[in-house]
Amino acid sequence: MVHGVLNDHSVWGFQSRHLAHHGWNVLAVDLPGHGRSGGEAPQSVEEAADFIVALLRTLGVERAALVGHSWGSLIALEAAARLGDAATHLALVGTAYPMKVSPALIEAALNEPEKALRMVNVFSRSSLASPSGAGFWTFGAGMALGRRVLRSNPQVNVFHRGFVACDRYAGAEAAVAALACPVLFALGAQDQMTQPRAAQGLIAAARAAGLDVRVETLPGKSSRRMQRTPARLRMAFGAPWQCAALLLDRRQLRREQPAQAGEVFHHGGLRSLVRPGDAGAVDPDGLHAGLQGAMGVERGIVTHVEHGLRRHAEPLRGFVEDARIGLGDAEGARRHAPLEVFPSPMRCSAARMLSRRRALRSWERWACACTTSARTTAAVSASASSAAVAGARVPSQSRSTCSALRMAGQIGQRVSSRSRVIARMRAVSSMVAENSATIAFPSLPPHMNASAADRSQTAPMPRTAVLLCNLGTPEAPTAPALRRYLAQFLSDPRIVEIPRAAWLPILHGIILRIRPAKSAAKYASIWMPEGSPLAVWTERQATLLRGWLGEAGLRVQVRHAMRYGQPSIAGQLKALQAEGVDRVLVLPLYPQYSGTTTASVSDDVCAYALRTRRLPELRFVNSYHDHPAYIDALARSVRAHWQREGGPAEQLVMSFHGIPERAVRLGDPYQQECLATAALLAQALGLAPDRYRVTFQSRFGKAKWLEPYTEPTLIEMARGGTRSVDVMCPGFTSDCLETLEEINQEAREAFLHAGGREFRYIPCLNADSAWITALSRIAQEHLSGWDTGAPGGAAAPGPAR
Ligand SMILES: C=CC1=C(C)c2cc3[nH]c(cc4nc(cc5[nH]c(cc1n2)c(C)c5CCC(=O)O)C(CCC(=O)O)=C4C)c(C)c3C=C
Ligand SMILES: [Fe+2]
Repeated sequence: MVHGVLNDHSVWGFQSRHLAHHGWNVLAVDLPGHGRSGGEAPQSVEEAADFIVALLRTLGVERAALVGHSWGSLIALEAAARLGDAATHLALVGTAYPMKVSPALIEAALNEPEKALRMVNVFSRSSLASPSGAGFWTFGAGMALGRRVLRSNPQVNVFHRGFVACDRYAGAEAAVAALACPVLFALGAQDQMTQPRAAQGLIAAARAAGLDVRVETLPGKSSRRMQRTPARLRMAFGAPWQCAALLLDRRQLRREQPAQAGEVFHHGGLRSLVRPGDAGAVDPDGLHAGLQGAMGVERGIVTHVEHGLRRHAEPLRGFVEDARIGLGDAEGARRHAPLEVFPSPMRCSAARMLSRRRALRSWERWACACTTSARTTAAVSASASSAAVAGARVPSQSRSTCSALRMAGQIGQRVSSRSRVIARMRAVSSMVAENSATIAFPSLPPHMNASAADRSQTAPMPRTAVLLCNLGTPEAPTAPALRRYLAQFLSDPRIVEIPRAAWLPILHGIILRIRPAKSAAKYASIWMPEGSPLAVWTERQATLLRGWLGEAGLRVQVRHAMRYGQPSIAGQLKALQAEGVDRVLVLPLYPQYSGTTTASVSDDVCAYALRTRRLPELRFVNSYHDHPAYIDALARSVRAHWQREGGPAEQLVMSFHGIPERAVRLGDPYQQECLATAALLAQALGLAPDRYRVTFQSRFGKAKWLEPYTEPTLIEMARGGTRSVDVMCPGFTSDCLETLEEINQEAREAFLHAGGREFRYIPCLNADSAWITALSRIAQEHLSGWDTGAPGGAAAPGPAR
């Protein structure tokens, strides 16, 4: 993430945290000569791009998505062009080309920086943005940040130098022509500094170059409307607040390779500790030593340690928890526990702790009463306030700020009028902003809650875990791997309900001799570079869910396990217990209950229980086939597909995995749940009954399975005159052999061969944001009452269903 003129890494505070919570390794740099990076400030966009490229190479980052704001957008563009295939995505926030800066502004930047700073902050963020979040004074924070960055380099006026670099840059056309990745333009409709129309040339050039271009212009016409959407408002005024969310919407985003380097290096004055090895080896004092700033890189997770806070906001040391910005997920946070900085509040007396808690509570209450976005802001303020209460070493110049904050904390309890609170808060935050631009950052990482701030130096391990369970998949697309996998799979009495004595000879004597080679060839046709799609997506879902729950304030471990193959359910349960987890929510990735799948997962958990002396508490999710969030995720994926394709096909086919009809006769609710899912989805999409079909696929063996069968139905539809179909598999939460090969290859061919014209496959939910949101809601509902560190000692209550 590359900042703009007179900014530093801190402008990416929200985004880097957000992205980290969603499985990304984040590197938000201070350009050389800016903020906490020493070295010579770049004289041109090209020079800065060289720095970015060199930095990534030194860190051993093989592939990166680049995000830049304003001047940083041009730098990111140049760097992406140089990186070629190594740049996976490019997001240009508040961009323009040419990025001409008015001579008056350039002149002011050189001779009257304070005046120029004011101009820039009015043009871009504007005092209009002030009510966007209670306690968040954009203008003041912007001014303070600018002053701080300007002061950070006594040799060079980085303000003037940055503007001149923007103004002179003439290489965007060539850079665009060299790009090989999708480009997102995130523009603010009301941004006066980099107006949306100034980006149109670049957008056209990117489109002409055949790139996958997406343009997001965030609205902001009336300030009243924008007050209701504060995050958008900030974006609309030029600050890069929203781009993380936009980035995440992109389907093709994938987790980056972890950094592998293992050395201490200096580059452009940026000192980085790179230790891929053991977390315990990272010496916090080493990180904190000496230079203006340091950056810890470990096991691929990049974090910046907020030295600026130590320098600028000594009394507000609660903020130092922002050191965890890049750590993201709970697992990362634990691994990086030695990097955490828990300053004075940890060591203060019991009396101080008490008043600190009281202050936190009052701020929380106040926050809830104000705006939806106030919670994080209040956490900041609460932290500042608590630091004021708890901190013994408050330098005199900041004492007024702290007491003002404390005062405001008390006001928060009494004030009934929201506007009065905001007015007070603005006064307070302006004071704080003068001392520390970091007021805009929540002090607590989202997966921490207020009370967690009182914990001891090292964060406690989560005691509660969610175990996402999926079917399993072979380790390789080879016959031996398939044989091992199928032997375990098809020996499960839940899958094949034939007496063992009759079945096992057939399985070992016939099926395992013939099927592995055939199946291996099919797997080979869908295998991803990272492995089997089912394994790739399931692991990713677990990572994302961990981040999502963390962002919701839950301290919960999340792992994934496979019913057949690796990582096994027993192995994961054992590992969780070894980590101190004593409560496990088992969440199968099958929305519709079936004895063949869901119950088989429970069997495996119970088999582990049978041979385990000290059991964790266990809960099982049986089914969520009608959960509104799951239906919503499906509906969104269909709508997005329709949007991509220019509208719906003649028919939507919803194909579920089949099971033997006999199982249903014996009481398996699977068929009924599949039909209920389909009906709810059709309703959500506004589809009349004659516009969709429900079918069942993947028949195994000769017995009668649930009908209608998918492929014969498609053939019949094509022969009956249906020209176009959208086909989806709502019961599969990850793409896998059964969807990618059986549906998107075999069924497609059958349909087209029978006379159909258009077969449009809709991918499974995989890592869709709405799906992870659904998983997070389902998990939270079932975690209710367990200690997850959430306020009140329970997971957030579930929404009405
Ligand atoms: C989505 C739910 C599933 C149900 C219900 C289900 C029942 C079921 N499956 C078989 C036999 C096979 N299934 C195979 C693959 C497979 N099955 C599911 C899901 C359900 N199965 C998935 C997600 C996958 C794909 C796994 C992957 O690695 O991508 C296979 C193996 C593939 C092959 O060799 O063809 C078999 C065999 C039965 C008998 C059954 C219910 C009785
Ligand atoms: Fe199956």
